[in-house]
Amino acid sequence: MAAISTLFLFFIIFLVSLLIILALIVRPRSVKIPIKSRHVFITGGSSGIGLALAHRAVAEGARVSILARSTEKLDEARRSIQLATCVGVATFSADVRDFDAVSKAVDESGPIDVLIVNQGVFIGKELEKQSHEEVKFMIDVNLVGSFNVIMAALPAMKAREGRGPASISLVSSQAGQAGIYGYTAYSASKFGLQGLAQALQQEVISDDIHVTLLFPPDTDTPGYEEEQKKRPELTSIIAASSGSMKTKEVAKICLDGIKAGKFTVTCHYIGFLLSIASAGMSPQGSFWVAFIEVMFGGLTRLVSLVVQSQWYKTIEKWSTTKKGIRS
Ligand SMILES: NC(=O)C1=CN([C@@H]2O[C@H](COP(=O)(O)OP(=O)(O)OC[C@H]3O[C@@H](n4cnc5c(N)ncnc54)[C@H](OP(=O)(O)O)[C@@H]3O)[C@@H](O)[C@H]2O)C=CC1
Ligand SMILES: CCCCCCCCCCCCCCCC(=O)[C@@H](N)CO
Repeated sequence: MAAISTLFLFFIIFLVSLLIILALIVRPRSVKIPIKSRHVFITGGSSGIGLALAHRAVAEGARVSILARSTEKLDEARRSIQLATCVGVATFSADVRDFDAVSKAVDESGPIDVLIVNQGVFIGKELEKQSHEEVKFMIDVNLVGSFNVIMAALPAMKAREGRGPASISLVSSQAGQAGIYGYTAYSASKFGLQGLAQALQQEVISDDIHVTLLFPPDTDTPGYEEEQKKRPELTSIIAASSGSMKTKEVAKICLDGIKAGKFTVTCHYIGFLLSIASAGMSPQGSFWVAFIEVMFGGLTRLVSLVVQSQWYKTIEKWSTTKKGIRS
């Protein structure tokens, strides 16, 4: 009995020491990013998650600018925000693939406090059915386009003085944490954002700029509605492991995560598990989450192996049925 209590005591001492050590070492330290009365610039802000983020940011008292290609969709977005909040937003029509056009828009909009790089395109297809143009399109808009936006905004963000902590956030996807059937190019473009964000955070931390990566699951946006009509059934089956969410809900979680200065933002418990399983060299500002990563890293790896085995079973079943149909 005495041995068991001693063992238990040692275990408690171990847990408390681990928590204290983590509280001392986690970097970069979390800071609160204010939104009220600050300039929030959202790319892809005319539809879906970006538009919902714009609605929320305006409702919380921010000065909001949105950028996208279609002027019609931008006008429609401006009208809907005006109607809901009685506040206007500035709109900029530019393609993120065109650095000069993005630069012009960013300069016109004025110094940015919170940059949300959200634009994204997705064409789910097996690679052998995908054209080179489609692959290049996704990499160019999702990854190179994100570089263009950040490179256009960074000089003025760094030069801002006495304006408080700033934020650069990037909308990735759960398909940017795990490679998913049908998403070779899309996953590659989103995995790229992880490297960009980790390296960038080290470069801008001295300027009090905080990088956030957002990882939504399937979300019921106009873009997703279109995608669903065409993507391979296996993609939908595998993506269903994580369910789907409402755009407004996702936008709320994302904006709250940005305001809390988190590096990684997930949208529900499966997303959280996925972030623990794929933590790697990701910065971590919360000692509580770091504690979970250390204590449960192995266990979540086991869960991820079980999930993978389900996915491969489904793929096997599909390919045998298909072969059966062909012969
Ligand atoms: N919906 C989902 O299931 C999920 C989405 N995501 C990610 O969230 C982000 C938003 O997606 P979602 O809201 O669904 O997308 P939507 O298709 O609904 O909206 C995309 C937005 O991006 C803009 N956009 C697209 N291409 C460009 C471009 N070349 N230059 C400038 N703006 C552009 C669009 O406007 P326009 O066409 O006029 O340029 C639009 O405003 C994307 O990065 C996506 O990958 C992540 C996980 C799940
Ligand atoms: C510990 C392990 C837990 C494992 C659970 C893993 C579940 C992963 C599911 C991935 C779903 C991908 C959704 C892509 C959404 C998206 O970006 C498209 N709709 C395009 O917009």
